[in-house]
Amino acid sequence: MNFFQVENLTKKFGGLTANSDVSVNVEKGRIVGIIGPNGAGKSTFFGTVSGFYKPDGGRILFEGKDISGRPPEDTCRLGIARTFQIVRPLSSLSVLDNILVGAFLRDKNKKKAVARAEEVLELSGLKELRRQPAASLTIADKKRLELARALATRPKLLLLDEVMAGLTPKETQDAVELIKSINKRGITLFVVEHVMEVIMPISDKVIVLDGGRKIAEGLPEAVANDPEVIKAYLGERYYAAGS
Ligand SMILES: Nc1ncnc2c1ncn2[C@@H]1O[C@H](COP(=O)(O)OP(=O)(O)OP(=O)(O)O)[C@@H](O)[C@H]1O
Repeated sequence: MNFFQVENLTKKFGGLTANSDVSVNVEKGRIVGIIGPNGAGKSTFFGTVSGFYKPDGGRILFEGKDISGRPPEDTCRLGIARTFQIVRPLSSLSVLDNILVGAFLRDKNKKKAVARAEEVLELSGLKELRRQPAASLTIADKKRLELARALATRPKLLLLDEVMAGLTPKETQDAVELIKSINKRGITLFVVEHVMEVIMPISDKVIVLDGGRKIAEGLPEAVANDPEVIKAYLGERYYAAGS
């Protein structure tokens, strides 16, 4: 049984086809990067596979179940969580309470939800900030909180939408370490990112979208040197670590 499989996914917004016939297969425990120029359809892909948008064609299979068109609360319960490119913490709530919101989605039992929130506070490095209102956090910590909230739902598959955009090099490095430690706990990750030097070294596989279509898929180094990918990035060339 495939862990996560997307077959010929198509999503349209009126006359615009944001995802066209996209097929992807993800093995359990991997980190898969999704890259592509602005407007390539990366966020739409996340939105559709997590149930925020209904697909216009194709199928989404998670652990053997067809979850196409299921709403986000269903996909979340099944074990798929996502972050948003634009972070939306509940500003007046504390860091801990924001994480608890995620934990309660998974577990209505207060004791269990609090225990999960504590675990996530520790893992995400937000322990010291637990009582701070979310509104007072830096961008980097807001992104960390967004990730923590998704983690609190105990996902099997976590979709990260540009969690490193706008961070300093040090903050980016911290975020990379956090992603790696989440993956080490057995969580499969799908990571959309513009910062290619960051995504290439941590991904087991990279998928490239352009104009809504998948134009390449493979090992980071092969993808970075693929002529069609280079063309999509208007001649910019990115190299995987070690090349
Ligand atoms: N809710 C929506 N309604 C209408 N059009 C949309 C909607 N969301 C995205 N689009 C359009 O679909 C296309 C793909 O957008 P999407 O945000 O998925 O791309 P992206 O690869 O995530 O881009 P970026 O890197 O800039 O975030 C774009 O042309 C965008 O304008």
